[in-house]
Amino acid sequence: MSSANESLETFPTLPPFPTDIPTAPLLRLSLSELGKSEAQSASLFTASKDLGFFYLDLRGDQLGDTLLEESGRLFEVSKSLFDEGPEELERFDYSEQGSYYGYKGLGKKVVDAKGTKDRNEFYNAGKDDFLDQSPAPFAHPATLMKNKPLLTSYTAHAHELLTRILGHLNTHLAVPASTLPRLHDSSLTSGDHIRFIRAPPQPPSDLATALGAHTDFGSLTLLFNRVGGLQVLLPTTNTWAYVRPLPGHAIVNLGDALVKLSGGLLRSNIHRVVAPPGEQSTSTRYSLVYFMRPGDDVPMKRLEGGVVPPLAEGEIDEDVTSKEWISDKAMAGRVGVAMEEEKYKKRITNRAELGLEVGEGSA
Ligand SMILES: O=C(O)CCC(=O)C(=O)O
Ligand SMILES: [Fe+2]
Repeated sequence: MSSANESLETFPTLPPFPTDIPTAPLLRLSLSELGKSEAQSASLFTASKDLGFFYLDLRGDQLGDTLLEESGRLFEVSKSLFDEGPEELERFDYSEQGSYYGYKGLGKKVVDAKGTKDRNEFYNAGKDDFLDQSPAPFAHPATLMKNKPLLTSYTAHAHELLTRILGHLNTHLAVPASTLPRLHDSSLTSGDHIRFIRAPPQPPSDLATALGAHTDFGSLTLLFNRVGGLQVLLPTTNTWAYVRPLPGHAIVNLGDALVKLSGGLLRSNIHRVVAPPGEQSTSTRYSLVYFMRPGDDVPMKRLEGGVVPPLAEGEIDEDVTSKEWISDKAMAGRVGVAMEEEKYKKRITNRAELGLEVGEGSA
């Protein structure tokens, strides 16, 4: 690779991501090409079945460029948000009300079945609060209220981008037109949210997993990384590999809801966050996530038609809505919530539920 290309692939203000560590072979797709090329669309489907993770180059597409610009501003908002400090932010911890929205302080989740505490803090800002359509909105910290127009706009744009991806998946699953986009219509109340994450540098003598091994529970996740630390468990070798952050790109991954709706055809891969590698280990790691989930009342039943494998004779789908299904998984793993082995497994993946092979998840 030429040095000119290399400079396009690093973040100028950050220490470089090492070149000598194993990285995950995510396909690189391009948003502008996706609209024009059937081959790109077919690659999206392949990546969604094989690894459940891909890069999406957002440059050169109007929506993509807007998301890059807005995500850049949200990294600054994230700094100000966490600079408000844990004492202030804890006022917005809604876990005692059984909600995953709001603030989760450092060490308030466990990363394994032994109960080891996490090494990050995060804030979940619900889509419906920021699109002004929540029946009962939560209070949010001053930084988020000050930047509400940006959060509103980003929520709408992230949702629009992920809806485009759902459109491609819908086509390749060959289910009736717009099935997936309709189940995720932005006007439906849902568990969608922006997540701001901050992980402080870890002492070299005491490195631990920042965010434990898990699969995402919803449908699609849009992720902006700058500092490394995200790892995926490669299904081919069952080994962990870093996802190298790339400027101009988002990382997209599929969650358990799409596995469930597609009868196991699509893949939600296990991933985790560890301390940033190499020279990045002294950096504070910020990461920006958008989780898309089906509307709250959507029944979590396998789609019918196209290439979705039909239920076996006599097999019936449980009667559960998206809201019930997701909140069950999302609250498992909070410190103070009993961490039964069964619940832990459920948090890791729903592959077992579907009778599929389950990868190692508790490392
Ligand atoms: O911070 C990251 O890179 C990944 C975060 C993540 O996997 C999550 O919040 O579910
Ligand atoms: Fe995740």
